[in-house]
Amino acid sequence: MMLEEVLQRISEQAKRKRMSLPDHKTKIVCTIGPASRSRETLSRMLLAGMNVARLNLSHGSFDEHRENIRNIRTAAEDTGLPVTILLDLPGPKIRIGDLAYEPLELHKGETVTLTTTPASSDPSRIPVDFDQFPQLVSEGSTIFLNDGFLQLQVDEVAENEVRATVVIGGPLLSRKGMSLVGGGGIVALSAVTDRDLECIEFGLAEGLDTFSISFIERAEDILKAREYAARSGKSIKVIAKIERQEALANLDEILRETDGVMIARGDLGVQTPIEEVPAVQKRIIQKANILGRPAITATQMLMSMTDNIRPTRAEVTDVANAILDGTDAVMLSEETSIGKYPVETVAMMAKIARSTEEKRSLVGAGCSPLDYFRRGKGREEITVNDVVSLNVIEALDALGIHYVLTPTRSGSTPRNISRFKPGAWILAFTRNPSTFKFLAFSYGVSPFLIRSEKEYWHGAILDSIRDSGLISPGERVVLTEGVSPGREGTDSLIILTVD
Ligand SMILES: Nc1ncnc2c1ncn2[C@@H]1O[C@H](COP(=O)(O)OP(=O)(O)O)[C@@H](O)[C@H]1O
Ligand SMILES: C=C(OP(=O)(O)O)C(=O)O
Ligand SMILES: [K+]
Ligand SMILES: [Mg+2]
Repeated sequence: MMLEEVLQRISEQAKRKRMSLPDHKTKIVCTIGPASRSRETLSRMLLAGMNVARLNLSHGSFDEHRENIRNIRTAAEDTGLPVTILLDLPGPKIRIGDLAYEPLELHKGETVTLTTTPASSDPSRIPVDFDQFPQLVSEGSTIFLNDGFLQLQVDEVAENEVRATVVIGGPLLSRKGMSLVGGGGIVALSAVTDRDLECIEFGLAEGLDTFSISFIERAEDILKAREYAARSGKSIKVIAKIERQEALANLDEILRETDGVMIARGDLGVQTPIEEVPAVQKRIIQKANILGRPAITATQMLMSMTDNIRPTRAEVTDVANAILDGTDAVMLSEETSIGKYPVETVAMMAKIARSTEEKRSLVGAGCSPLDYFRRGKGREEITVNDVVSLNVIEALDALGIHYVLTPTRSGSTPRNISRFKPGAWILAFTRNPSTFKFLAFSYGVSPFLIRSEKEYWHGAILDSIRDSGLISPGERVVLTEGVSPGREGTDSLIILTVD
């Protein structure tokens, strides 16, 4: 069905007040900005599946956001669909100020001046909204802008300005965030700043009660926000944005205190090693699920749709994987706030969600090969080799063993162990060059080409391992058996200690 037909159908159903449930269960949070703040676009986004409208108070004035709130509420009335408004607090992050012209194109190698004095019309001077910024950097410091998409290196620091060379260029927009190497760029204030308290007051006055706290450090930050609201006799709902190292260290206490959690992958990916983001996402979602706190996975989910009508396969897969991880909600940022296709992006998100949810039981948790065998499925077809590989996994787990030694002709024994993705290395010994080459594709398998039939004997394998120095004496290993001359297939395992 075409987008317009879908929107039409939902709109008619909602207007006739017929009870109809959305066709996706994953909640969709959309950041509202210049590209989406009109009543018309907001209505279309609601029809396409938006559940929560997020206003990022780091951008725009209270007047602008007041109007956004009015438009969002009107759109909900117009479509007959529910909406929740989430106010995202700025937090203690240093940002650049308003640029005279935007986007400001920064080119590799050119010099720019970051200034804490009010902006001039000189486009090479970038205003910074924090007076003490020059004290935070020194010659040679690296500055990341816009979640690390742009990179500068500091050449010179003066009282009110910092001169820097562009290392990675690109377009820069007003009020983009700044991060300093080593996790800086967050002012050493409480995560809930005076400005944040003003924002809470603004929200409460607008009849809103749901706030996301940026750069939260510890549970106390949430209490500070709650206590502030309590002074006006109000109770608020808090989403803790996990986007810095300290929050990861204090994750358990934060999760206990918060109403919901956001994996704020944009800042998290500059404040902590970017390669750790996927595992951190899974860990936060799992902990939040255990406590029954809703989790929002945020940032760059369908990023390329900011400019293109179709997402990349990697992005579609990212959304699906977050859902399979157990996220409650997925979030859109640039895609809907400044993107060219806000409605299409929401519709795409909804489509991915529906499809992934339908297939969860086939591809989600509990669907690994190990689960398959342990549930006893396909028992009629189970082979001796399957049983041996399962026993290898049991032995590795139970005894904390780090290496499996597998003599193999076809490669099936190491592959059958590898399918369970054990933590141990699988060292495979084969005479067959083709088997040796093809084992390059298997997870955790390190193949060795041996020269003669007698090297298949486990005594010979142990000798070569001992000589290689790969495994230290005293280390316990699992060795599979059966390839030895005169025997076919792997039918046993032995556990021994390298001497
Ligand atoms: N109310 C707004 N007015 C103007 N631009 C906005 C607004 N909200 C968001 N944006 C733009 O969308 C981008 C992505 O939104 P978001 O991820 O919430 O911001 P950020 O990473 O800057 O905190 C922002 O950096 C900004 O360029
Ligand atoms: C959601 C995030 O926060 P913000 O967009 O406000 O920087 C993030 O950093 O991923
Ligand atoms: K924010
Ligand atoms: Mg952030």
